[in-house]
Amino acid sequence: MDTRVETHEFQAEARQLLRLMVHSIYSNKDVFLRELISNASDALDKLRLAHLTDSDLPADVSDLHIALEADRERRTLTVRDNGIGMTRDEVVGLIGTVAKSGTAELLRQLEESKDAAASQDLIGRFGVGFYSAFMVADRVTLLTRRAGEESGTRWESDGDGTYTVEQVGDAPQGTAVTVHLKPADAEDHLFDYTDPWKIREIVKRYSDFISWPIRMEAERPDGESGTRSETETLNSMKALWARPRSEVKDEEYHEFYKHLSHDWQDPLETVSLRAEGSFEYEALLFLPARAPLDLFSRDAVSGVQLYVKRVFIMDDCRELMPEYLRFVKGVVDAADLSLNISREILQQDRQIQLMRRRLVKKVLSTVKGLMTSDPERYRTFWDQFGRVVKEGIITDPDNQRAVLDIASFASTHDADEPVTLRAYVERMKDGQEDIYYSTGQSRSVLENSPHMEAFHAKGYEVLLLTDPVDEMWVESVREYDGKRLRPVNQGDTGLPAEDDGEDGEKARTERDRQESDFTPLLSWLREQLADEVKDVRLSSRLTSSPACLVGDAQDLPPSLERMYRAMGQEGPPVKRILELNPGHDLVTGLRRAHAERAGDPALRETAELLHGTALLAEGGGLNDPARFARLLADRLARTL
Ligand SMILES: Nc1ncnc2c1ncn2[C@@H]1O[C@H](COP(=O)(O)OP(=O)(O)OP(=O)(O)O)[C@@H](O)[C@H]1O
Repeated sequence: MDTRVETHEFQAEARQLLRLMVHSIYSNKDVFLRELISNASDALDKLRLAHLTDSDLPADVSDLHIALEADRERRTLTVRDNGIGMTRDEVVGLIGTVAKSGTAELLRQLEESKDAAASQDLIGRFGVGFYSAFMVADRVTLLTRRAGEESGTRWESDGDGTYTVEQVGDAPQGTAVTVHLKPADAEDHLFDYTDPWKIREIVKRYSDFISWPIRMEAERPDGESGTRSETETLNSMKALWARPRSEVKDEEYHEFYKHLSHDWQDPLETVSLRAEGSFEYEALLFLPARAPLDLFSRDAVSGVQLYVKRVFIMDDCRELMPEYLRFVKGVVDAADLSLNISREILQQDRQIQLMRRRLVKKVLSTVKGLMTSDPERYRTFWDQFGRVVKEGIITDPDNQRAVLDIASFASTHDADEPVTLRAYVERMKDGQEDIYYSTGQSRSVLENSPHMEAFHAKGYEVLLLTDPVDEMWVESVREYDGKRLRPVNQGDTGLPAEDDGEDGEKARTERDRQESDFTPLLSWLREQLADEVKDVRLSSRLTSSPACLVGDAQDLPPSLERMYRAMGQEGPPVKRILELNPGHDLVTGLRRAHAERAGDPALRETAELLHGTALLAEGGGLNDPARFARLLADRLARTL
C-alpha cells in the first residue's frame, strides 16, 4: 500500500475562504458543529440510499449514526459517522476545492466590503460547510473510508494553504472529522467545545431534527463518589415536517431550514402542507430572506428534497418546483412512492405533477397572504426574488394570473414605492382605459424619454420595467382585470384625444392647418430617412422634445429586437415611425428652411441629426455613432 504523505495546495478560492475562516469573521462559532453534523447526516442519507438501490454494496448499514467524541486533555472534538465516506480523489476534489457556483462573486464582494458585519452576512449567505471547522480549530484531521472500498484516506490541514493526504489501511467505514481546538476565549465567542454541556446545548439548538441518532459518551454520577460512562442520544430525531405546526417552535423550523439550505440566516416564511386521502404527503417549505449568490447561475441547485416515508431519496428535486420558484427550500415526504423511484419516472409521474401543482399554488398564496398581513416582508421577498418569479408569467400559464397578482413594479407614481397591478388599476385616472408601461435599461432613461411626455401631461401613471425578463412577459400578457397593457412607445397610445368642446374644435382646426403646412417637409423626410424609418408624421404626444420614434402594435419592440440579435437571430431590421413635435423650434425651423432651400445638402444632415436625437433620447443606440458625433461637432462649431 502506498503510505506516502502527499502535500497539496488548496485551490486559490478555497485558500481565500479558509483564510476568512481562520481569522474568523463570523461571530457565532458554535455553528461549526451544526455544519459537521449536517455533512455527517447527508453522508448517512447517501449510504442508506446507495444500499437501497444496490443491495450488494458491501457496506454495514445496521447501526447508522453520528458519534461525538470529546477529549478534554487533548482538546479535540471528533464528529464521526458511519455513512458513505469518501475516496481519496473525492477528498482531494471535494475538500481541497470549492466548486460552489458564486464563489468568485462572493470573494469579490467580500474584498469590496470593508465592513465586518456585511462580510459576516455575506459569508453566512454563502455557507462554508466543512471549512467552518477552522473557526474553532488550528488543525483539522479527517479520516474517511468510502463504503465498499478497502482502504481509507487521512487528510489534515492547519488551514494555512496546504493540506496532506495519505492512504491508511485500517479506517472504519464513514468519516471522522477531528477538530484540534483553539484555546477557549469566551470574549471571542470561542467556547470549550469539549464540554458535554456545551455540546448538548449546540446539538439541541441546531440539530435536534437530524433523523440519525447523534450519540455521545458521557460520565454520569454513579453511587457515592464514582462515575460511569453512558451513551446518550442527544437529539430527538423527530421529522419536523411530520409534527403538527402548533407544536413546533419557530426556532426549530429555522434551524431545520439552515440545515437544509446551508443559509445561516433565518427564513422569511415557513410554509407547511399536508395532503391526506388516496395520495398522502407532507411538505415543509421555506422562503429564504435573501437571494443566494447563485440565483441566476445555470447550475444553481434547487432546494426541494424528496423523502419517501421518512427516507431521504434525493436533493434538488426539480420535478416538484418550477424553475421560477427555484429559491424555495424544503422537504416533501410522500407516503406512496417507491423508494427506488428514479428521476425519469418522477418526470412522468402524475402524482408528482399533482403535488407540484398544489405546492406552487401554496407558495404563491403564501406570498399573496404576506402582501396584506406583512407588507414589509412581502417587499423584502419581492426585492430579492421578484426578478425570478416574473419568469413564471411566461413559463407557467396556469398560474399567470396568480403571479401577476403577487408582482409589483416600479412606476412613475412614486420613486420608492412599487405598485401592484391591482393598485394601479384602482388609481387609474378618469378616462384612462389602459395600463401603460415602458421597458428599458434604467428608471431615469425611461422617465426622461420623450415617449413619456404625453403621460406626464395627462398625469397618467406608467410602469417602469427595467428587468430583462420584463421585455418578455409583457409580450405574453394581454390584459389585467379587463385593462389592456400598452407600451408607451407605440404609435397608437390609446390616449383619449382632447376633442371635446370649444377647445377641442380649436385644436382640430389647428392640427388640420399644421398637417397641410408640414406636408412637403414630411414627404421629403420620408425620402431622406427611408433606410431608417417607415413613416414620418406629426405627433400630438410631445411637449418638449422635437421628435420620437414609435412602433406599430404588431412590430417587434426594439428591446426584443436587440435581445434576439444578441442571441444571434438575425432578421430584417424593424423600422419604426418618426413622430415630430410641430411646436418645437427645431421642427418649425426645419420646415421653414426646407421651404426656402430644399436642395441645401446641410438639410439632409439636419434630418439625420433629428432622427439620431430621437434614438438617443429613448436610450437607444445609433447605427453610426462616429458620423453622428462628427455632424454634431460641425454644427456646434458653427454656432461659436
Ligand atoms: N462526513 C462526510 N462524509 C462524506 N462526505 C462528506 C462529509 N463531509 C463533507 N463531505 C463531502 O464534501 C463536500 C463538501 O462539503 P462542504 O461542507 O464543504 O460543502 P457542502 O456540504 O456541499 O455545502 P455547504 O458548503 O453549503 O455546507 C460535501 O458535499 C460532501 O460531498
